[in-house]
Amino acid sequence: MSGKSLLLKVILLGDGGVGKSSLMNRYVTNKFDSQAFHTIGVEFLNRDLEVDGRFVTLQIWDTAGQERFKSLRTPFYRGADCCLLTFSVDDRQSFENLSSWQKEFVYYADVKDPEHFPFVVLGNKIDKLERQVSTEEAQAWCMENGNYPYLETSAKDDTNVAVAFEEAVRQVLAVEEQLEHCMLGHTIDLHSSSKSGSSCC
Ligand SMILES: Nc1nc2c(ncn2[C@@H]2O[C@H](COP(=O)(O)OP(=O)(O)OP(=O)(O)O)[C@@H](O)[C@H]2O)c(=O)[nH]1
Ligand SMILES: [Mg+2]
Repeated sequence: MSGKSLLLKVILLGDGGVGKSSLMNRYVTNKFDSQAFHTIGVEFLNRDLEVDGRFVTLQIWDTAGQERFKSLRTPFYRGADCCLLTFSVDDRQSFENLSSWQKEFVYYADVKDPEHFPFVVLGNKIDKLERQVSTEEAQAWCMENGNYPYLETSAKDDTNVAVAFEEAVRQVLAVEEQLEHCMLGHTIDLHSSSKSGSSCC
Protein backbone atom coordinates (compact mmCIF):
# COMPACT_ATOMS: atom_id res chain seq x y z
CA MET A 1 0.00 0.00 0.00
CA SER A 2 1.35 3.41 -1.02
CA GLY A 3 0.67 6.58 0.99
CA LYS A 4 1.22 8.80 -2.04
CA SER A 5 -1.93 10.20 -3.67
CA LEU A 6 -2.34 9.39 -7.33
CA LEU A 7 -4.00 11.87 -9.70
CA LEU A 8 -6.29 10.10 -12.14
CA LYS A 9 -8.20 11.71 -14.98
CA VAL A 10 -11.48 10.06 -15.88
CA ILE A 11 -13.71 11.33 -18.62
CA LEU A 12 -17.48 10.99 -19.01
CA LEU A 13 -18.69 10.55 -22.59
CA GLY A 14 -22.14 9.86 -24.00
CA ASP A 15 -25.10 11.47 -25.74
CA GLY A 16 -26.52 14.77 -24.56
CA GLY A 17 -29.00 14.29 -21.74
CA VAL A 18 -27.92 10.83 -20.53
CA GLY A 19 -26.89 12.27 -17.16
CA LYS A 20 -23.11 12.75 -17.26
CA SER A 21 -23.15 16.07 -15.41
CA SER A 22 -25.70 14.70 -12.96
CA LEU A 23 -23.46 11.71 -12.18
CA MET A 24 -20.43 13.93 -11.62
CA ASN A 25 -22.38 16.39 -9.47
CA ARG A 26 -24.01 13.63 -7.44
CA TYR A 27 -20.62 12.06 -6.76
CA VAL A 28 -18.70 15.25 -5.93
CA THR A 29 -21.34 17.50 -4.34
CA ASN A 30 -24.09 14.98 -3.52
CA LYS A 31 -26.65 17.16 -5.31
CA PHE A 32 -29.12 16.44 -8.09
CA ASP A 33 -30.81 19.00 -10.32
CA SER A 34 -33.90 17.78 -12.16
CA GLN A 35 -33.72 20.83 -14.47
CA ALA A 36 -30.02 20.56 -15.37
CA PHE A 37 -28.80 22.55 -18.40
CA HIS A 38 -26.84 20.97 -21.23
CA THR A 39 -23.07 21.27 -20.79
CA ILE A 40 -21.18 23.46 -23.26
CA GLY A 41 -17.62 22.27 -23.81
CA VAL A 42 -16.17 20.60 -20.72
CA GLU A 43 -16.10 21.01 -16.96
CA PHE A 44 -14.18 19.17 -14.30
CA LEU A 45 -14.38 18.50 -10.58
CA ASN A 46 -11.98 16.69 -8.22
CA ARG A 47 -12.72 14.24 -5.46
CA ASP A 48 -10.29 12.42 -3.18
CA LEU A 49 -10.98 8.80 -2.37
CA GLU A 50 -9.33 5.63 -1.16
CA VAL A 51 -9.67 2.43 -3.16
CA ASP A 52 -8.13 -0.83 -1.95
CA GLY A 53 -5.64 1.08 0.22
CA ARG A 54 -4.60 3.51 -2.54
CA PHE A 55 -5.20 7.25 -2.09
CA VAL A 56 -6.46 8.78 -5.28
CA THR A 57 -7.47 12.24 -6.45
CA LEU A 58 -10.04 11.65 -9.11
CA GLN A 59 -10.26 14.43 -11.66
CA ILE A 60 -13.62 13.92 -13.35
CA TRP A 61 -14.03 15.54 -16.75
CA ASP A 62 -17.61 16.05 -17.82
CA THR A 63 -18.12 16.69 -21.54
CA ALA A 64 -20.91 18.11 -23.69
CA GLY A 65 -22.65 15.24 -25.44
CA GLN A 66 -24.47 17.26 -28.08
CA GLU A 67 -22.98 16.86 -31.56
CA ARG A 68 -22.60 20.63 -32.08
CA PHE A 69 -20.07 20.78 -29.23
CA LYS A 70 -17.78 18.09 -30.64
CA SER A 71 -14.91 20.48 -31.45
CA LEU A 72 -15.07 21.93 -27.93
CA ARG A 73 -14.83 18.59 -26.11
CA THR A 74 -12.41 16.46 -28.14
CA PRO A 75 -9.21 18.42 -27.28
CA PHE A 76 -9.71 17.35 -23.65
CA TYR A 77 -9.60 13.58 -24.25
CA ARG A 78 -5.81 13.32 -24.24
CA GLY A 79 -4.27 12.08 -21.03
CA ALA A 80 -7.45 10.43 -19.72
CA ASP A 81 -6.71 7.35 -17.61
CA CYS A 82 -10.22 5.93 -17.91
CA CYS A 83 -13.29 6.61 -20.05
CA LEU A 84 -16.81 6.20 -18.71
CA LEU A 85 -19.07 5.47 -21.69
CA THR A 86 -22.51 6.55 -20.54
CA PHE A 87 -25.99 5.94 -21.91
CA SER A 88 -29.48 6.22 -20.49
CA VAL A 89 -31.49 3.01 -20.07
CA ASP A 90 -34.63 4.85 -21.22
CA ASP A 91 -33.00 6.05 -24.45
CA ARG A 92 -32.15 3.33 -26.97
CA GLN A 93 -30.33 5.68 -29.32
CA SER A 94 -27.89 6.66 -26.58
CA PHE A 95 -27.05 2.95 -26.16
CA GLU A 96 -26.63 2.44 -29.90
CA ASN A 97 -24.24 5.38 -30.00
CA LEU A 98 -21.80 3.84 -27.51
CA SER A 99 -19.59 2.51 -30.32
CA SER A 100 -19.19 5.94 -31.88
CA TRP A 101 -18.32 7.42 -28.49
CA GLN A 102 -15.72 4.73 -27.99
CA LYS A 103 -14.23 5.42 -31.44
CA GLU A 104 -14.26 9.18 -30.92
CA PHE A 105 -12.40 8.75 -27.65
CA VAL A 106 -9.77 6.37 -29.06
CA TYR A 107 -9.12 8.71 -31.99
CA TYR A 108 -8.89 12.04 -30.16
CA ALA A 109 -7.18 10.68 -27.05
CA ASP A 110 -4.73 9.00 -29.41
CA VAL A 111 -4.95 5.74 -27.47
CA LYS A 112 -2.08 3.54 -28.58
CA ASP A 113 -3.46 0.25 -27.30
CA PRO A 114 -7.30 0.47 -27.37
CA GLU A 115 -7.76 -3.20 -26.49
CA HIS A 116 -6.20 -2.67 -23.08
CA PHE A 117 -7.58 0.79 -22.35
CA PRO A 118 -9.86 0.88 -19.28
CA PHE A 119 -13.40 1.70 -20.41
CA VAL A 120 -16.33 1.39 -18.00
CA VAL A 121 -19.92 1.45 -19.28
CA LEU A 122 -22.68 3.13 -17.30
CA GLY A 123 -26.41 2.65 -17.90
CA ASN A 124 -27.90 5.64 -16.10
CA LYS A 125 -31.47 6.59 -15.06
CA ILE A 126 -32.41 3.14 -13.75
CA ASP A 127 -34.98 4.85 -11.51
CA LYS A 128 -37.10 5.32 -14.65
CA LEU A 129 -39.81 2.70 -15.04
CA GLU A 130 -39.87 2.51 -18.82
CA ARG A 131 -36.62 1.07 -20.09
CA GLN A 132 -35.56 0.79 -23.71
CA VAL A 133 -32.36 -1.17 -22.99
CA SER A 134 -32.26 -4.30 -20.84
CA THR A 135 -29.46 -5.16 -18.44
CA GLU A 136 -28.68 -8.31 -20.45
CA GLU A 137 -28.36 -6.38 -23.72
CA ALA A 138 -26.00 -3.86 -22.18
CA GLN A 139 -23.92 -6.61 -20.57
CA ALA A 140 -23.71 -8.40 -23.92
CA TRP A 141 -22.44 -5.22 -25.63
CA CYS A 142 -19.78 -4.84 -22.95
CA MET A 143 -18.67 -8.46 -23.33
CA GLU A 144 -18.42 -8.19 -27.11
CA ASN A 145 -16.63 -4.87 -27.19
CA GLY A 146 -13.77 -5.45 -24.80
CA ASN A 147 -15.21 -7.16 -21.72
CA TYR A 148 -15.86 -3.83 -20.03
CA PRO A 149 -17.39 -3.58 -16.57
CA TYR A 150 -21.05 -2.53 -16.72
CA LEU A 151 -22.82 -0.64 -13.96
CA GLU A 152 -26.40 0.58 -13.76
CA THR A 153 -26.72 3.91 -12.02
CA SER A 154 -29.18 6.57 -11.02
CA ALA A 155 -27.80 10.02 -10.37
CA LYS A 156 -31.28 10.93 -9.15
CA ASP A 157 -31.53 8.23 -6.49
CA ASP A 158 -27.78 7.99 -5.89
CA THR A 159 -27.72 4.35 -6.94
CA ASN A 160 -24.26 2.91 -7.69
CA VAL A 161 -22.74 6.33 -8.38
CA ALA A 162 -19.80 5.98 -5.98
CA VAL A 163 -19.43 2.33 -7.02
CA ALA A 164 -19.11 3.43 -10.66
CA PHE A 165 -16.30 5.90 -9.99
CA GLU A 166 -14.54 3.42 -7.71
CA GLU A 167 -14.73 0.83 -10.47
CA ALA A 168 -13.08 3.33 -12.83
CA VAL A 169 -10.21 3.69 -10.34
CA ARG A 170 -9.92 -0.10 -9.97
CA GLN A 171 -9.70 -0.52 -13.72
CA VAL A 172 -6.89 2.04 -13.96
CA LEU A 173 -5.01 0.51 -11.03
CA ALA A 174 -5.34 -2.95 -12.57
CA VAL A 175 -3.80 -1.76 -15.85
CA GLU A 176 -1.06 0.04 -13.90
CA GLU A 177 -0.29 -3.08 -11.88
CA GLN A 178 -0.15 -5.16 -15.03
CA LEU A 179 2.34 -2.70 -16.55
CA GLU A 180 4.47 -2.72 -13.40
CA HIS A 181 4.39 -6.49 -13.45
CA CYS A 182 5.50 -6.54 -17.08
CA MET A 183 8.31 -4.06 -16.43
CA LEU A 184 9.47 -6.15 -13.49
CA GLY A 185 9.31 -9.19 -15.74
CA HIS A 186 11.54 -7.48 -18.28
CA THR A 187 13.98 -6.34 -15.59
CA ILE A 188 14.31 -9.90 -14.38
CA ASP A 189 14.63 -11.06 -17.96
CA LEU A 190 17.48 -8.64 -18.66
CA HIS A 191 19.46 -9.89 -15.70
CA SER A 192 19.01 -13.56 -16.35
CA SER A 193 19.68 -15.66 -19.40
CA SER A 194 16.21 -17.24 -19.34
CA LYS A 195 13.44 -15.88 -21.58
CA SER A 196 10.68 -16.41 -18.99
CA GLY A 197 9.16 -13.20 -17.65
CA SER A 198 8.58 -11.56 -21.02
CA SER A 199 5.31 -13.30 -21.65
CA CYS A 200 2.81 -10.77 -20.35
CA CYS A 201 3.44 -7.73 -22.56
N1 LIG B 1 -34.77 10.29 -13.68
C1 LIG B 1 -33.50 10.60 -13.81
N2 LIG B 1 -33.15 11.74 -14.43
C2 LIG B 1 -31.83 12.00 -14.55
C3 LIG B 1 -30.82 11.15 -14.05
N3 LIG B 1 -29.61 11.70 -14.36
C4 LIG B 1 -29.87 12.84 -15.00
N4 LIG B 1 -31.20 13.04 -15.12
C5 LIG B 1 -31.88 14.17 -15.76
O1 LIG B 1 -31.60 14.10 -17.17
C6 LIG B 1 -31.42 15.41 -17.70
C7 LIG B 1 -30.05 15.49 -18.37
O2 LIG B 1 -29.03 15.31 -17.38
P1 LIG B 1 -27.58 15.91 -17.55
O3 LIG B 1 -26.79 15.45 -16.39
O4 LIG B 1 -27.63 17.37 -17.82
O5 LIG B 1 -27.13 15.17 -18.90
P2 LIG B 1 -25.75 15.29 -19.64
O6 LIG B 1 -25.38 13.92 -20.07
O7 LIG B 1 -24.78 16.01 -18.82
O8 LIG B 1 -26.12 16.14 -20.95
P3 LIG B 1 -25.14 17.09 -21.84
O9 LIG B 1 -24.48 18.05 -20.92
O10 LIG B 1 -26.04 17.77 -22.83
O11 LIG B 1 -24.17 16.19 -22.54
C8 LIG B 1 -31.58 16.39 -16.52
O12 LIG B 1 -32.90 16.87 -16.54
C9 LIG B 1 -31.35 15.53 -15.30
O13 LIG B 1 -32.05 15.99 -14.18
C10 LIG B 1 -31.22 9.96 -13.38
O14 LIG B 1 -30.43 9.13 -12.90
N5 LIG B 1 -32.57 9.74 -13.29
MG1 LIG C 1 -23.82 17.81 -19.07
